[in-house]
Amino acid sequence: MKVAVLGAAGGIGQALSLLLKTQLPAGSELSLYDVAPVVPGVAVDLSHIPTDVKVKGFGKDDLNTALEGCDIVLIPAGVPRKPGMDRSDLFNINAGIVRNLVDAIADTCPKACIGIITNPVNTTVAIAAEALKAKGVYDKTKLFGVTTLDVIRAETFVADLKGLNPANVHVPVIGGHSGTTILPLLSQVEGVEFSDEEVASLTHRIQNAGTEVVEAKAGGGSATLSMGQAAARFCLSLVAAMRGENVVEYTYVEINSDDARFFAHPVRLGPNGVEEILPYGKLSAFEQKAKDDMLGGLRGDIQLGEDFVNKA
Ligand SMILES: NC(=O)c1ccc[n+]([C@@H]2O[C@H](COP(=O)([O-])OP(=O)(O)OC[C@H]3O[C@@H](n4cnc5c(N)ncnc54)[C@H](O)[C@@H]3O)[C@@H](O)[C@H]2O)c1
Ligand SMILES: O=C(O)C[C@H](O)C(=O)O
Repeated sequence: MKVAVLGAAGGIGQALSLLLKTQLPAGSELSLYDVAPVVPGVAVDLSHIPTDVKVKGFGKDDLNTALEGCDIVLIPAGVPRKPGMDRSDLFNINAGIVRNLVDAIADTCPKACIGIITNPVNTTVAIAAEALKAKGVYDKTKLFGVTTLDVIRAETFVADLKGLNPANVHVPVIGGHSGTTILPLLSQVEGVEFSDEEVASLTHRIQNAGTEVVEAKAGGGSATLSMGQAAARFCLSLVAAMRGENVVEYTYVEINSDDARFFAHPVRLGPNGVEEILPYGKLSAFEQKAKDDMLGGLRGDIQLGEDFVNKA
């Protein structure tokens, strides 16, 4: 199994690479790419950890070499938010970064599964899809927006509120990855009852958890450590599925429904990526209204990404 992390010298990239170095199956290879000159050093540093995972670092001009033979490519390359910014404010810089990296994936490892972390995810996944399509290699079963951070946050916040072990709490989170497009389905959390006030305040906290971190870091970036954990969980689930295990994760994928072209659903992963997109089940009246209210915004975010590639 060969996994590439593009943007590996950044806050997420380094945390994620550490977790993959220590948790990928024996015999795996980890390919670390970044435009920052420190990236070979990050790879050397990780290579001293005694696991059977080979790590190599690749600088600015070696993207294609970094991508050769990759099964999975994770993309956290790009700029993070500062206080006062929305994720959509990152579009101007990050759209081009994602487009260029995905073009290289299309040329070098077109069959790889791609996990997009770079914000705004609602839009960058659409950019990736259209860029792959323009190269004639788009396969919707291999492109994922990584929304696992919303799930692990929701599980943590519910466990905190109800005094439970977070390891035993499972919270579905559907939709997109910004503001109200993040839709936790608290009505489906097994064995836990919430008052209407708890549903409203928990939903708001889960939707604004990224901003909570951005403000706490006071200009020093956004979530990196929890995102490293979330992306590692997603990648390891994909690896397990590729090796024949039955794994379901919530992730932002292209769907066939009226909601929006891309929508986070429970997805059964398999040897080739998406095995089956599962239904997200019955929504409460609160969740149905929240979904109806946010769909226009999510569709607009997706359109922006499609236009970035097709009207350039
Ligand atoms: N999906 C999510 O849930 C989620 C969560 C947190 C952050 N993010 C997003 O992830 C992105 C990265 O966040 P971060 O905190 O790691 O930022 P960071 O600034 O710490 O790291 C970004 C890295 O990307 C590198 N980079 C920039 N352009 C590149 C290119 N063309 N090719 C390769 N590498 C390039 C930089 O050199 C840097 O090392 C941001 O867009 C952020 O908003 C997403
Ligand atoms: O909030 C951000 O800008 C980063 C990320 O999307 C998050 O949810 O933490």
